[in-house]
Amino acid sequence: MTKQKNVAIILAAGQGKRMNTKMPKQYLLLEQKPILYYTIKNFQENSLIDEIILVTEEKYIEYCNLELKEKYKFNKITSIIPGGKERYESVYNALKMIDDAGCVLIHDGARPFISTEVINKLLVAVNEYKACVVGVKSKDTIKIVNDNQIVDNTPNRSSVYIIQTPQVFEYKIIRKAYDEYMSHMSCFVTDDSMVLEMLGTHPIKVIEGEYTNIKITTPEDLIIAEKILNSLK
Ligand SMILES: Nc1ccn([C@@H]2O[C@H](COP(=O)(O)OP(=O)(O)OP(=O)(O)O)[C@@H](O)[C@H]2O)c(=O)n1
Ligand SMILES: C[C@](O)(CO)[C@H](O)COP(=O)(O)O
Repeated sequence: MTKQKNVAIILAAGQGKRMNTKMPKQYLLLEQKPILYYTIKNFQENSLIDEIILVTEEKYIEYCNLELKEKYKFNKITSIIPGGKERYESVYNALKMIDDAGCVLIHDGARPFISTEVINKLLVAVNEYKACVVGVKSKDTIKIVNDNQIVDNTPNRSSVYIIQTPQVFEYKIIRKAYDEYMSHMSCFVTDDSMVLEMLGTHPIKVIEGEYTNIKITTPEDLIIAEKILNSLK
């Protein structure tokens, strides 16, 4: 039986509004290279990843083709496609590009420091659990507040994880979940495992990740990113 493909979907179609820069944050330079370069490199250089689908805004497709795929010979990028208004739409656009795959890894382009070790850990785990997300234990106390910012409750910190990406699924499972979700969109989802949670058909395993796998979102994250990049040398 032929090995089924592991396909990485890298999401880079956001506008980066919270970064408050003209250029969407994923294209900002870290040591003279776009943030997205570091993200893609981690998947390009991983022998367990067969294909990369890059999702970006229509107006950046040519840039991504020339300044990323061609310039850095990221030959695992098989498609560079337009995203949607919301993250989940971008994910769905990519899922629809896939005719057959073993598993799919859905990753934020704004998380450039995902490590080979964590990617590989997820790929092992998804064989058993079919649906895995990477996360780290919360170092802070989390409080759920009401509309008036009054504390409603404080979850037991020992059961609170800060969830990141990649989120890794058996392709057929997440595709079915998204087909279902996109047909009625009962609530807004901020990550992919929520789509599967709504279907309630598969438990989702949390795999211990790394605190360095930050999502570059606001200006101070750029300062942290410089430090992390330096520490990886
Ligand atoms: N419609 C969207 C929205 C987000 N993303 C991507 O999903 C990742 C996580 O999203 P987020 O950090 O929220 O990025 P933005 O939506 O760009 O940020 P903001 O909310 O500040 O505009 C990013 O790599 C972003 O490019 C996407 O592909 N399509
Ligand atoms: C998917 C995610 O990175 C998990 O923490 C996060 O929910 C993305 O949120 P964003 O608002 O789209 O950045």
